Amino acid sequence: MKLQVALDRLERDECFELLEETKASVDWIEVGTGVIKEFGMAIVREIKVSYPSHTIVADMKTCDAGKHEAKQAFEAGADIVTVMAFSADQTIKDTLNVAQQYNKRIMIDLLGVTDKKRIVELENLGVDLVSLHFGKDMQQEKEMSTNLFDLVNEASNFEVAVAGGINEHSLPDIVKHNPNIVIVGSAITSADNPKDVSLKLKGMIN
Ligand SMILES: O=C([C@H](O)CO)[C@H](O)[C@H](O)COP(=O)(O)O
Repeated sequence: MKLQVALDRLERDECFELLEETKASVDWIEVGTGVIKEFGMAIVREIKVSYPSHTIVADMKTCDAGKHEAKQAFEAGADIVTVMAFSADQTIKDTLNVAQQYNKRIMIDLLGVTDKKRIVELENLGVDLVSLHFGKDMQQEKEMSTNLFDLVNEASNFEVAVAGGINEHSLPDIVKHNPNIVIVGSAITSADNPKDVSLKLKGMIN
């Protein structure tokens, strides 16, 4: 099980300070959507150059013009690009094709998906990596429920990531579902001591 740190709502220097503190305990580094909107592909490139042995996830949340956006992120050094599950099948196919050309991967973000029909369709399109996602704004009302895992319980071909306000209190229940990747943003990035928190979460995962 891998730990992915999500860099969201941070300034450029804060991203690098945070990564210096957490690099030993995180496996995958997510350049968050807002960070990409602020600093563009330049920060994806910089992070890959600084952390070449980490897997870099560009959280593009692509939903259209998939070919172009996937190329942009892969050219900048991303190893994985996120694409929204509700995108047209053509978008999913195009991004998967680009990923194959670059020998990289697509992670399909299942935010908002409630129907298993879409899961079957995604499998048939050749998707192999998905993220169960309880959104930031949804978290204002309630916490993520582990019922979210029901969506993929019949899809044995997927590698599954999970995200949505995960912290040291919610992690034990999540680990029981054996996801491949646990994505943690604010519990690490807003912590007084991000190094300690990421080490603790990694220890709990292991
Ligand atoms: O993808 C994310 C969200 O949509 C904001 O862009 C976050 O990276 C993801 O939810 C993890 O962050 P936390 O919920 O703060 O753990």
